[in-house]
Amino acid sequence: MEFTYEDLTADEYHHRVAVYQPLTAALRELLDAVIRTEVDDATVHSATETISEVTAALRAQQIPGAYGVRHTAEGRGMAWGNAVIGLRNAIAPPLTVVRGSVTDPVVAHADVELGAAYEGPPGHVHGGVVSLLFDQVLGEAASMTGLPSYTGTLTIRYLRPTPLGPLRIEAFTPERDGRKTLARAAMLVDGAVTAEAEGLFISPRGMTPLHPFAGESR
Ligand SMILES: CCCCCCCCCCCCCC(=O)SCCNC(=O)CCNC(=O)[C@H](O)C(C)(C)COP(=O)(O)OP(=O)(O)OC[C@H]1O[C@@H](n2cnc3c(N)ncnc32)[C@H](O)[C@@H]1OP(=O)(O)O
Repeated sequence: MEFTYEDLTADEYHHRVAVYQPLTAALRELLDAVIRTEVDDATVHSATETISEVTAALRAQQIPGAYGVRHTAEGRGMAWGNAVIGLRNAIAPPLTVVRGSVTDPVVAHADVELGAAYEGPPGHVHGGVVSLLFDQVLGEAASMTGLPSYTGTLTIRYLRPTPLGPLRIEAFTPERDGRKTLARAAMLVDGAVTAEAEGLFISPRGMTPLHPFAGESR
């Protein structure tokens, strides 16, 4: 499992963000529209053909496999295919994790608005999506020293259904012991906790520290 170094200038990095962020945002809109549309069959058939044409145009030049986790010389993370924060991944909720400091009471948090694509129970967030969001925010909180840490265990307590719409996740890391970090988080809607998570995150043996994390993910 390797992180890839990408030798990009800051200008080139920002250029790529400016090119791909709107593409992903447009695709998220499309996902939402497909779930909620009530147009006639002919319009759906025509849209299907148009989408196939767009897909073929984008496939004209592609990398062989997944995007990987890249980072620039300045330590900018480019986990752009990531299932939760991927800048080029439309199935990722548009989540940006804001990292503080390991000594802060809340070491990382994220605000996100989930729409129709994340539904489980009617009008509410799918339990797997709740777990997905927790995993990323806890993992980033645990990795804030610069040593990437992976999920060893993750326990979620679903206290009440989480409605679709805006929500916040707050994570903290009460215990750090060598390669192991205990991380906890809460999911909040209008200030009320709907779910809690606790996980043990472990940095694999021999893992090299990356640029110490600060600021926002992506
Ligand atoms: C700028 C670029 C950005 C980069 C972003 C990066 C951010 C990342 C954010 C990611 C966010 C997304 C998050 C994701 O999606 S991470 C993806 C989901 N998780 C995985 O795929 C992890 C798969 N498992 C492994 O890789 C290994 O098993 C790990 C690394 C976990 C340990 O393998 P390793 O060979 O290193 O372990 P060890 O044998 O030396 O044991 C060491 C200690 O740990 C204890 N132990 C071991 N396993 C477990 C367990 N499962 N539960 C509890 N405890 C466990 C063990 O008893 C021992 O304790 P002690 O005896 O010392 O007390």
